[in-house]
Amino acid sequence: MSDLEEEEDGAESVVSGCQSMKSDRSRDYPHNFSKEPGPSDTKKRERSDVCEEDQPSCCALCQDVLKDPVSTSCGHWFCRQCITSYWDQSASSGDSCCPQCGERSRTMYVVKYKQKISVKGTYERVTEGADQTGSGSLLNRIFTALYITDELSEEVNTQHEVRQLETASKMKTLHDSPIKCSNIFKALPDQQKQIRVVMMISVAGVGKTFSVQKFCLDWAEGLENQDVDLVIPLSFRELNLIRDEQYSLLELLRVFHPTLQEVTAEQLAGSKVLFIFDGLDESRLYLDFNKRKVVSDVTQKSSVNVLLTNLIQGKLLPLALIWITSRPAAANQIPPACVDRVTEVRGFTDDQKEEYFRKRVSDEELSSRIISHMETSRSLHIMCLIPVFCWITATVLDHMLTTDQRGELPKTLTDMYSHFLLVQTKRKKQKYAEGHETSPQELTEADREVLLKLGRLAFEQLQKGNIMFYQEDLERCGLDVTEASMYSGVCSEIFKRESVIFQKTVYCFVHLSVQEFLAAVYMFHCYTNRNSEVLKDFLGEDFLGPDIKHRDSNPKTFLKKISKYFVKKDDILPIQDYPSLDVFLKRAMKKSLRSKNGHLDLFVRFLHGLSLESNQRLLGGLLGQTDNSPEIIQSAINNLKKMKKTNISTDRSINIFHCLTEMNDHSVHQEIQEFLKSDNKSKKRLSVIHCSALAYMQQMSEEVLDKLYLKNYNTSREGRLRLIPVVRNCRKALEVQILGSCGLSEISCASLASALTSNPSHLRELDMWGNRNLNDSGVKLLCAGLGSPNCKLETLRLESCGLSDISCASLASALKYNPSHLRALDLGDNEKLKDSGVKLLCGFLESPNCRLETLILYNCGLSEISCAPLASALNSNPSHLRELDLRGNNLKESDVKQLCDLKESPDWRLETLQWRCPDDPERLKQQQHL
Ligand SMILES: Nc1ncnc2c1ncn2[C@@H]1O[C@H](COP(=O)(O)OP(=O)(O)OP(=O)(O)O)[C@@H](O)[C@H]1O
Repeated sequence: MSDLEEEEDGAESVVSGCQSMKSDRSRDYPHNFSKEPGPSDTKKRERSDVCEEDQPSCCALCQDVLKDPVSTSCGHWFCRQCITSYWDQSASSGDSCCPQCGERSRTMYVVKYKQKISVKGTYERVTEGADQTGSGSLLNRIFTALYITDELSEEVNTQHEVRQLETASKMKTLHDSPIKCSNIFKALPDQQKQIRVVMMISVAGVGKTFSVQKFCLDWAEGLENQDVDLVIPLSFRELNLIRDEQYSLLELLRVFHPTLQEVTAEQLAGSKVLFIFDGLDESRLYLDFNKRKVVSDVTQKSSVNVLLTNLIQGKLLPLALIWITSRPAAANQIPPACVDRVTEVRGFTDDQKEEYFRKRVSDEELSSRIISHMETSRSLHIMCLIPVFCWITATVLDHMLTTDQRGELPKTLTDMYSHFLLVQTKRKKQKYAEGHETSPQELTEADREVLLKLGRLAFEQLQKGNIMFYQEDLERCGLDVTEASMYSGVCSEIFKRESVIFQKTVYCFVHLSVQEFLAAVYMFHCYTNRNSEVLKDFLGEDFLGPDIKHRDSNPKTFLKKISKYFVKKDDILPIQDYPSLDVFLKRAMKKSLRSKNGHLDLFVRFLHGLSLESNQRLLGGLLGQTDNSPEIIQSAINNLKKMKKTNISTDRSINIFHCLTEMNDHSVHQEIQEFLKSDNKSKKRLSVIHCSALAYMQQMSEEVLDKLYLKNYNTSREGRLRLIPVVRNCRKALEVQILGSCGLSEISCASLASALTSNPSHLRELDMWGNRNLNDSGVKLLCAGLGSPNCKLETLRLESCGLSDISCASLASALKYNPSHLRALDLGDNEKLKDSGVKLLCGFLESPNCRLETLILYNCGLSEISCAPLASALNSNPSHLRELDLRGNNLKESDVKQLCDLKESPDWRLETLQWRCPDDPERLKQQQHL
């Protein structure tokens, strides 16, 4: 354990005597040095005494002169090297006895030492995917550095994660502040406050758990963060299993980390401990931060969720560091006020992708072929941002390129996942020596059966939004545990530990995308096998489709017709009424677009990919037979191109374009490439799918836009809405973005808000004039962006947007948090705003950081009541308002005069006050100081 020799601070203070007392950190985190626990200052004195008086000159082990002396809690002295190797050798017995007197040592040094051995043992090797039976790989050999940023790139949202990848893949063009994982608790040079709670966020499979493991291993090997005395990793998966039992924190630690059996309450309180809670998204605990119950003693029993909230809030072990990892959707369970730093794991940059494959595949030529194939396919290259997808790609391509398989290498996601399934099946056959070496195309009947059961499990749980399942769930789908574990490459047993509380085994797919793929396979199979019960369940009333629902105007015959869907015993529809493949795909697409969080987006992408002959051939019989003639496929492609659906998130509509890619249709992509090269862009009429493709391609483009005038695009209203995601790629600062009169709805506002929150946000001017459907709810969504510290918006035009005082409340509270950038606010022609709205708005105007110079409130239904709050805002310290437009309101000259007469402070800066109707030639201009 050479690592222990390099220890400073904590261990050193235990082992090397007086000099450790000088360490800065030991001032912050007093140690407990001696045999009996007690207040740290007494102990320090005790140890100093030993230091000076009792330290012998020889090591009790080597009998030589003491080198780098270490004392055990019983007071015997050894060379650090000697005692370390002694304990290393006896580590298997689990005891750290003093070699001289046999007494069990209870110093923090021993606790730390044992914890390091245990952590190293746990994390040195990793089993990827679900190679549970193998010994796994050395983490240090395969670990590739990840790109981690010090802040979130987008607001933490609850939308589907795969969609966020595409924009994230442009990471190298952004000006983020990358951070090394080992530094996440270190404050930046200009930061004063101590970083105590860190939240690390990323989408599935990007490497949160791997990062935790590497952090722990580096600590255990003495390479990083040696100022931390104890690193205590705990996963929410494990914590879930505790359910309702009451534990004290000390007991809880002992349950999960038997090596901490001997740690005392005082030692814990006096040490620098880092708790790592991995996978908040998997938590089934209810973390209620409003609950008043305070637990400040590590021996006090309580429920796990109460212990956790107290730890996070710093009421329990206030010196402890806390690291929580989570997928984005679950991160908001922790109030932002409790978190000192939010980091985001973005995955691999292009260079890191390459490094990954080079590390993974030792044959240089092979790794080069894999890399160049990945680079030729746009969708694969993007997906390789996610490490787990690199793993899938490496597994598939390595296999295909080394087993002399003919045929094209997979280019689309559906292709890649189909091959992945075959490779895993083949591996299983080899492992369990089933029959002869078969070609991967040959799925046996038994394989098909198990894969379909897994598909059913995947689909049913996907619909419920579950990513983890128990044995009962498997059994409900007809799977027994042995079957599932034989497919361990696909469905892994992810948790099995022998302990009283760990009786329950938890299963999940190696990655959410694998679950989505298997779910699509199952659904496709149900479609081809006319399993109308499942289809009906999935598509609901869409199953019948508008063509069947409305075909008959006579209610009697219509009822008779639909009755057969519900009463047929074998649940097989008559051929003439069963939807053709193109119709089925269209209905599935619509269903996915209706889902609020996009949990079916990738599923429906796979469903489209599976309809191709090439993939059906590959999966040999798993999908079943259906009419996928070129005409039907063309019709499905046309449906995608024509698909219109207002009221869906503008980001989500890009998924329609991805489905085209999965169907190998590149026509839209090519057309947009030509459009981008053409000179007269406003002449070309763009269809909705063109707009989705354009939005996607602009988002991905290295070239950043200066402005986006939605009205300049020759397209429909829906087309314009689909272009909104481009806002995020307007990265050159200071230029104007105009979004006017495009029928923006609430949903588009969420997209705009995310552009305002992105870091860095370059949106400076936002003009939403004339979007009458925007309403207060739209402004409320927009305000999520306005309040963000990243938002640098200077001009906001919300004229004629149907707003009331509710919007003023949202604006005032958002802008209060981030008031310093906005210079002009146009709320004109919102008649429902009224005096109550102005009163609310003045709360923001009076905020000391408010820099607003122009405020437009014409035609807002105001009366003289508004004059008083406005006057108070104009007198506030310091007011920056130079221009106020109050035309078209119910104001008399005397009211305005009164407003100006209220001028009482030198902070009054108003230069222009307009209050008469626009057509009134006689305008009153009141110069300040007049
Ligand atoms: N830094 C890395 N180097 C090499 N491979 C990695 C790295 N990070 C992740 N991987 C690969 O990706 C897989 C998934 O990573 P990990 O389990 O850490 O993701 P995660 O973000 O915790 O996902 P989830 O949210 O699903 O728990 C790993 O099993 C490994 O194959």
